[in-house]
Amino acid sequence: MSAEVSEKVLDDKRSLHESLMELSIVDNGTVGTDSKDSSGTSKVRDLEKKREDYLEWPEYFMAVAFLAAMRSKDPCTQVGACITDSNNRIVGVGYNGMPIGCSDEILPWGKNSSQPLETKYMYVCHAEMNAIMNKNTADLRGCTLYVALFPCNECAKLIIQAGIKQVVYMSDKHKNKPSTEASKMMFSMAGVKCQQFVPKNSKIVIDFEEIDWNISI
Ligand SMILES: Nc1ccn([C@H]2C[C@H](O)[C@@H](COP(=O)(O)O)O2)c(=O)n1
Ligand SMILES: [Zn+2]
Repeated sequence: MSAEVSEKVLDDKRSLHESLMELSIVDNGTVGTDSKDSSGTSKVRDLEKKREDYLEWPEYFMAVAFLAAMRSKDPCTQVGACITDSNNRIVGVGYNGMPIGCSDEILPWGKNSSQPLETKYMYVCHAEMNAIMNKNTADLRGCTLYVALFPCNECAKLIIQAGIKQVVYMSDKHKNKPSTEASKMMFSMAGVKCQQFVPKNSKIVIDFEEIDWNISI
């Protein structure tokens, strides 16, 4: 199987968040004295002391981006983005989807038609664009954008024009595409710092069934 074909199969079979970062939810022991770590080993938590295994800011923001991606209706690639300010406040979140008022039941989600108008590429708004458009603050100057996939050249222009100064991305899987090269060139000229995210947790899990809400404080 050629690299191109195997990549397509991978694209089709696994969603981006499944292949890059598993986001589910688990009882990590916050409410009990006995809990299990990721290897299943039982550990006892000291309820008199501050937790040490809380999510650090970058982990939290990237997890928010991946959670947002779960809203995407793109059957192949779900991407989320989260923008934060210098006070670690979330000021914008977005995921890839069709423009407001343009039915995602009618517009195409395929990517292989010989007719460009019958592919999603003509219509879909990228996660970064939506995060910028959804901003809940006056401007995004000096902000950081967390995103699953390295931004394309069109989003790079928006990121630069919005005044975002840092991009933290998970995957650079399209690094050989001209669009990625153009993004990198523009980011470098505009002084936007790009940093690949190295996860500290291989899993961030939320398991609603496992959470014991009957804690007495
Ligand atoms: N940085 C990115 C890269 C891609 N997207 C979106 C655009 C499409 O909906 C999908 C890519 O589709 P594929 O060619 O993998 O079938 O991901 C984005 O929002 N941000
Ligand atoms: Zn883009």
